[in-house]
Amino acid sequence: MTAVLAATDLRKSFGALKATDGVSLTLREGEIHAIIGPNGAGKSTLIAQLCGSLAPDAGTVSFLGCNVTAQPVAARARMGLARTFQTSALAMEDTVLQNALLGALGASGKPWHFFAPVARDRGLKGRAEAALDAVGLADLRDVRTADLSHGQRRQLEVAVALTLEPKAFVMDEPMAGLGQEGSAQLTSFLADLKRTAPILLVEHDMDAVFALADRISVLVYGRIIATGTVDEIRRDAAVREAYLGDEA
Ligand SMILES: Nc1ncnc2c1ncn2[C@@H]1O[C@H](COP(=O)(O)OP(=O)(O)OP(=O)(O)O)[C@@H](O)[C@H]1O
Repeated sequence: MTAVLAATDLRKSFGALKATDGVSLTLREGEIHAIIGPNGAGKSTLIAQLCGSLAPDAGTVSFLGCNVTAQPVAARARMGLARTFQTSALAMEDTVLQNALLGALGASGKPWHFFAPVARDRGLKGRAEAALDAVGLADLRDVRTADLSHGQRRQLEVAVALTLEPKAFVMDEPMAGLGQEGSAQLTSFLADLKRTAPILLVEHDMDAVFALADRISVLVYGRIIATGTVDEIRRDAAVREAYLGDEA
């Protein structure tokens, strides 16, 4: 199966510390591939290299069959690599629809000062409304973003990403800060979303990971020590020792 997103032998050091130490992984069409590992294992450093905000010392990143190692974040985003949840980029005082429109505007490549006409641009508006519909926020389109729940804001972030017509999602701890109910809702939402585009998921919430992941890679000290299905990872002796312990 061809990989939508792939890292090959990525390496990144901070001084003597090898934060990424020869990482190779793939994200395939239709899957959720979770990256788990203890604090400081190098998950954020890896994501930053995949998305283009950090240059690797060695190795390559390819997306949709193109070598994008030298491409900046914006170029990868335009190709359809959607990174969500790292820091909220939502405009809190604007409505849900306005945020989705800003996303659609960014995707269109039109200059920002055309925003007023854009609000009347039926093509862009249609795109924004379709994205809100897809995440279940259509009824809340006129609500101020600050008044949404935590989980609804995460869904709105996905809607903004959807206006870019993403070919892959990279998500950094989407469950963080959500209560039990919010996590459960987002879990079922992500289980559907992977049909739109595959998801590389960095997540500490093991219930969510075990419920969602088609494959899991375990990162420890900058190296992937195992990749496999949920059952394979739960049974893996090295993983239990290095990370999961009693959680498996
Ligand atoms: N800019 C930097 N300069 C120096 N060291 C860094 C830098 N960024 C990360 N590190 C170090 O690299 C290692 C990997 O950090 P990283 O944040 O990628 O881990 P992580 O798995 O995402 O951790 P967490 O689960 O706590 O978010 C850590 O030891 C961290 O201190």
